[in-house]
This record gives sequence, C-alpha cells and structure tokens, in this order.
Amino acid sequence: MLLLEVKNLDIDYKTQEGTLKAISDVSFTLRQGESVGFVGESGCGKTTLAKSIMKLLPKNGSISKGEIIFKGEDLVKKSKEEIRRIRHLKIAMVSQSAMNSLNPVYTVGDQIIEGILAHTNMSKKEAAKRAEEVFSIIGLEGKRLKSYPHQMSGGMKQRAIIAMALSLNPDLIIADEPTTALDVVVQDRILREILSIQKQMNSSMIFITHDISVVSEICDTIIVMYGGKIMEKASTKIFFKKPLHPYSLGLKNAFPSILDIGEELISIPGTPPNLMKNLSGCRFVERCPFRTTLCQSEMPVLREAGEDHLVACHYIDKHEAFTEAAELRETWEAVRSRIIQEKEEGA
Ligand SMILES: Nc1ncnc2c1ncn2[C@@H]1O[C@H](COP(=O)(O)OP(=O)(O)OP(=O)(O)O)[C@@H](O)[C@H]1O
Repeated sequence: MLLLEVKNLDIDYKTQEGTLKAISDVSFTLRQGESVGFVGESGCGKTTLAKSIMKLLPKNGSISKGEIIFKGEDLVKKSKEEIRRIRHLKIAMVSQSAMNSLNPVYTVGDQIIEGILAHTNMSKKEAAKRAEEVFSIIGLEGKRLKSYPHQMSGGMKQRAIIAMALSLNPDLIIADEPTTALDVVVQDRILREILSIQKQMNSSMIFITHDISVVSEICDTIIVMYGGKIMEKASTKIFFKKPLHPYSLGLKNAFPSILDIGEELISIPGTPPNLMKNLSGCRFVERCPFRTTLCQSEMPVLREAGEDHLVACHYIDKHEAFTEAAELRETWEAVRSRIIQEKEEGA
C-alpha cells in the first residue's frame, strides 16, 4: 500500500535578492514499511523536502506547486490544526536540532508522557508504561525517565528524542541527519536501533543524510538529489551495484566503502548551483565530466533506466564508459581545471 505520494512538488523561498527555487518538480512514492534515503550535498534541498511534509517550512518558504498525499489525503490542502494532529500521531520527525527541543526544567519521562497524553486516549499509567517500553526498545534504562536533559549525554538525549518520536507508533518516521553530531560508535548503534524499530513497527522511513554509505546500510531505496531535483532513484541494492548518474558516480567516489580501505577518496570539484538563477540545463552541468552542449541547454527528465531505476541524464546509454572514467582521478582533475578556467574567463 502507498503511504506517501509526493507529486511534482515545487518549493520556493522568498529572499531579499529574489526567489530561490529550493525544490523543483520532485515526485516519489513510499510504501508502508519502506525506507528511503535522500542523499546529496549540503543545500540540495533534503531538509526543505522533509520540512514540507511536516508543514514546518520557515515563514519565507512555500509550496508553490504539487501535492503531498499521505494516506490518501493531500497535506498541502490541510489546515494547520489538522496537520498538527497528523504530525504527532502519524508522522514523527527526528532531527539533530530536536535535541535542543527538550525542555530543561522537566524530566525526560514527563515530557514523553505528556506527549502521549496530548495525542491519545491513554491514561497516565498507560502512558508511563508506554514511555518505559519505548525507552527499553531504544536501549535506555527505565530509571533514565527520571533524568533531566542536562543529566544525559548527547547520545542519550538523541535516544530520548527518538523514543519520544516513536512513542505514538508513527506510520512515517522522518530522520534528518539524526546522528551527525555524535561520535561514530554511538552513531552506528543508534542507526541500527532506528532501523530495528522501524522494522518492528513496520513504519515507513525517510532518512536524510549527506553520507551515501549510511543509506547503503539502512534504506531499501535511495534518492539522489542535486540542486533541488531528483537525479537518480533506485533500490539500494541496484544503486550500489550500478549507479548511473555522473553525480552519483562522483558521490560514490567521495565516500569510503568498507571494501576500499586505504583508497584515497576523490571529491567532486566545484560547488552546487545557485538556485536563485533560472537554470535551464542539467543542474549538474558545471561539474559534470561528461557534459555536452545538450546538457547545457536542456534539463534531462527523470526516466526509466532499468527495473526499479530512474535517472535524469541524457546519456544513460553511455553509463559503462562514464563509470570507468569516473573512477579515475584525472577525470575529476580535468573538471577542476575547467572550472578554474571558466572562472578566469568570466572574471
Ligand atoms: N529559510 C530559508 N531562506 C532562504 N533560503 C533557504 C532557507 N532555507 C534553506 N534555503 C536554501 O534552500 C536550498 C536548500 O536548502 P536545504 O537546507 O533544504 O538543503 P539540505 O540539502 O538539507 O542542506 P543541509 O544538508 O546543509 O541541511 C539551499 O540553497 C538553501 O540555501
């Protein structure tokens, strides 16, 4: 069953310099129990997308086009009050900044119980039992419910936030870089816990990260975003065997895999595009080693490139040659030189 269907979504931010198109024509679906990982560099629109589903965009941000259909209802058309109820009962968000949302003057347990009481018909006793249950699922001792936020470590607080989000059995969990500020060992443990809970509860999950290797471990599907658009979407298994978009090939080079210990990483030269500009060609054109004049003038549409695999590139048929070339440092060094030269010519 489809839980979420995002259709042709456009999101703009009004700024003093003009309109910034943060999300352009994004469509995807999410089935019950499925987990999808959104990856891409900073500024590609991951957080904007997550916030739009929760209707938590900042004041200057708005959905200018599209639909967000959750359990058959379009969230874009819902009132704030309706969204507030859905948000807490059915969609839970876990983010790094949520750690600061714990109230320092109440115990963590009281805050979780209060959340449960506000959104269910449970008695106080039942809510307390549920709080203990979720604490144990997330690997925290029940006695920790009596702790104040300042008595907990960063890892514990993050677990408490996850417990709070999960205490209402959400249908959809949105995890936005939930562990980036934590050390690697704690990060790994918490990621595994989130995954096991998601599977136990058969919740769907949107997992947002800039780290492609995390997605390989915990998501069924991967969506690669760049410049506010989807560049590639595939099942994680297929993607890691055969990424097709030149941006995906570059991203894969830039993150270590367990099999490549000791290999030097290759980063993608250049920076993401300025989204204030009217961009007509492919968003990745400035940094793509394989671009042609067609890429400069025409944005490729997202099209099928195999079973469960969509790619927005004019040259899917050349992927074998691209894959080989993308593994070479020279290929990306040539892009670096080209970018420098273009800057000098433009200056
Ligand atoms: N409140 C805002 N006002 C104006 N522009 C914004 C605002 N919030 C985000 N943006 C812009 O929207 C684009 C998408 O940003 P967003 O934070 O969604 O990307 P991201 O991929 O989540 O990045 P990060 O990983 O750094 O959070 C960026 O160009 C960013 O500068």
